[in-house]
Amino acid sequence: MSNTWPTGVFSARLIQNLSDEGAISAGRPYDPDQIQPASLDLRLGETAFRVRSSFLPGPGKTVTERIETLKLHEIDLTKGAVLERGCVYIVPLLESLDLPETVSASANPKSSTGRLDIFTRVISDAARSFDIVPAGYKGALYLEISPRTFPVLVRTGSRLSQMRFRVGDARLDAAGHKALHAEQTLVFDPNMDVGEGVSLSIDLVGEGRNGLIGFRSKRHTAVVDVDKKNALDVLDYWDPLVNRGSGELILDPDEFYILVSRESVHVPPDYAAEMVPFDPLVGEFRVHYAGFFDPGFGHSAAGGTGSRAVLEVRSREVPFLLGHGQTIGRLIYEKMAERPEMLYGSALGSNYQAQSLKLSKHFKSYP
Ligand SMILES: O=c1ccn([C@H]2C[C@H](O)[C@@H](COP(=O)(O)OP(=O)(O)OP(=O)(O)O)O2)c(=O)[nH]1
Repeated sequence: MSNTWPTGVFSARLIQNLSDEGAISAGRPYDPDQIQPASLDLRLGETAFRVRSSFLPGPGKTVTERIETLKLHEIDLTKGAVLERGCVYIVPLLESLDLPETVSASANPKSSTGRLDIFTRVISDAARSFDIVPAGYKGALYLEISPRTFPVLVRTGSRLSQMRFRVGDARLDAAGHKALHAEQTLVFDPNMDVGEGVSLSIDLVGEGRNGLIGFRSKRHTAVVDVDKKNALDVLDYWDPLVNRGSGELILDPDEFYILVSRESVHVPPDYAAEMVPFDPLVGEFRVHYAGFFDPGFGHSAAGGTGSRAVLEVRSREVPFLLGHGQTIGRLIYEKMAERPEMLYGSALGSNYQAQSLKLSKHFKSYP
């Protein structure tokens, strides 16, 4: 390939270049808003395989070989099909890769997918880990999907996950985060810690929202069509949670919660960010399914002033007490290979710029 690819996270323009050079193939044209400021949405192919269990192919094995031994049945997605809660499905994606030797990729659920509690991970052939595609990878991509809370209606072309491309490792270290914060203000709270990333804490007071602090999913709901925006009544799927004075919330391990950060955050245009657990040793809860934060999220010039991070929260194993202001995650910033022409918010179809507590785009506004 002719190009020398620059170090850092690829912008929409570089992703388009990769595609033009044949490093990404799709078999059909991209949707108009499929290439985002720093990621590419991945689309479901024509078949879903219901499998007995999740798996990693491991060295020398293809995903197709594993599907053959684990599949229970095949589902045609061309006219749409419902994926049931608690089941595991593998879907070959429309996009496949022939990456240059220096370019690697990583995947994450889209925020809209995480907010529906749909567990998704990208698998590549011979993969030893989920969601990581090594530099120079050539082959197909598959998505493991397991809806945890709501049954979901999906079809060929539905976009549940997204991929970033990069050369090298351009993540900031503690000194880099401090310097960037001093220059561009990454988190709008003087008391928050900026070091190995930007710490985020939880808002359990609900100031300015009449005490609304979050939502807990209902059980045994109707189906969610992942391709329909502003379609569903919030109260058919969620119980609103209101602060009654304590500023505390006990997470039930069987329930799924949407909560919001106390701080507003900012991703400057030359950076992308990823949310990681605050401390892997605090194992009682997880706060991120979706972890990508786009360049320009929370950026004033892109209409993002005051954007909070929405948190998808589940307790593991035991009930767990969360308190207002408890640190729950960290944003790690990574340098872009170049500044994207379009930022989150000004880009086509951005749904969550300047968000406060916000359910996925499938729900009508509340209250
Ligand atoms: O756990 C997360 C992950 C992301 N975000 C924010 C930051 C990110 O920039 C924005 C959009 O995320 P993403 O691009 O993953 O969502 P989407 O479903 O593709 O939304 P859109 O259609 O607006 O691109 O949501 C959160 O608040 N919480």
